[in-house]
Amino acid sequence: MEYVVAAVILLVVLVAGGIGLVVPRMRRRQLPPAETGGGTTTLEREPEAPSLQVPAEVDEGLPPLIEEKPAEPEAPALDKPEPTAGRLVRLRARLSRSQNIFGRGLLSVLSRDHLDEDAWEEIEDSLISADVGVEATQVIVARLRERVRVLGSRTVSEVREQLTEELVAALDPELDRSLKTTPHDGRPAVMLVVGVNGAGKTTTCGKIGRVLIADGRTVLFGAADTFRAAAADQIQTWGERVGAETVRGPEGGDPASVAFDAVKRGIDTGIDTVVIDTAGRLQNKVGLMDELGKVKRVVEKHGPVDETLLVLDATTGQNGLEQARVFTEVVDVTGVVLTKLDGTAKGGIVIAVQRKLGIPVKLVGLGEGPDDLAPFEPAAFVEALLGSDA
Ligand SMILES: Nc1nc2c(ncn2[C@@H]2O[C@H](COP(=O)(O)OP(=O)(O)OP(=O)(O)O)[C@@H](O)[C@H]2O)c(=O)[nH]1
Repeated sequence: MEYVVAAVILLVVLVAGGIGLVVPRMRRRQLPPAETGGGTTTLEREPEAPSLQVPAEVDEGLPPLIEEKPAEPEAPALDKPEPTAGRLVRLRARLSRSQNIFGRGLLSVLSRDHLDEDAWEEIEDSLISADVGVEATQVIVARLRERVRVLGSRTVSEVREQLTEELVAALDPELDRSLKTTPHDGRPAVMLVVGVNGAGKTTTCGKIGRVLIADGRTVLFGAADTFRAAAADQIQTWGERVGAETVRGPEGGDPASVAFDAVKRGIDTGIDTVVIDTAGRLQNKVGLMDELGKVKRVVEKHGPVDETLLVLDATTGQNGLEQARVFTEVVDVTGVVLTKLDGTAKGGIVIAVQRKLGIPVKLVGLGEGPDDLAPFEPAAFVEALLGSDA
């Protein structure tokens, strides 16, 4: 009996002890997790892994936990310059608008029944006022008079046709007007662009770059106009639009060194043509003209310059010719770009320029737009000069 009592007591004790051990554990499990901060320094604490699983209902409106990689900025679309072939014909309206008075004046004289001395004088005056130049006008009119006399030309269209032929002949259509832009073995072709202030050099460099790129060449600009920071920005903007790099130097820096670096870069990167813009300068500033000579000499350490283009503003008329002459002495100009022909009724200046300088007009500027530059074609030009109804 005693054994039974002892066994019951033992059992009760064991059961009570078991309950005492189990209940606190269960309670502890229901408690919120203990603060982990106490006792652990911030440095020692394991960083909490960010919860990537956000319940659907809270997800809305919250920024994503993992930020999406920003898309690579898209390269700006490059301009597609107009093809160069036939540009003069397309831009003809620009030219004939400003030449109308000239064409109409000639038409009214040519339509007279009889071309007397007064009529010939009027024809001469028309040509001179269109800036053809006195000397060239006299030659053209003398030849035309002779043809009219010998051939007995009667109708306006006959005389007009003969005048057209004489004007074209005065423009020396056989001259080589191609731009020398073909690269040499391992070296780009180099083009130097010179002229007085505001003639349109920087704009012309940009337009030429576009022409070359349209024709499938690679181009690099040298911003050797270090006087005017805006000029370097200007040419760089032209380049960015068509995908041409620009090499520039510090403002007021040595233009010869910028030009040298530009050609060097062109060689290193295998460019076809390097176009170098220079600062505008007046032909009577000896120091500046010497500087231009130096630019050319320094560039030629890499090899000869292929093309030296003189940019002339057609609206300056005969006055521009003296400026032009000095440039030809300093840098051996190989071609003329006559700009702003859209803004003058004196397109005859092309004839005067070629006669006076003995250098072919290779390009004409017919507006401020990026593609308003055309290869010069004597016949198309004379047609535009005389107007369709002359
Ligand atoms: N209408 C017309 N404007 C032109 C033509 N070519 C250039 N221009 C304008 O002439 C102005 C002068 O052009 P720029 O290219 O800055 O002249 P620049 O010779 O480089 O000037 P500098 O560096 O100061 O000597 C600009 O407003 C051009 O848009 C053209 O063929 N027709």
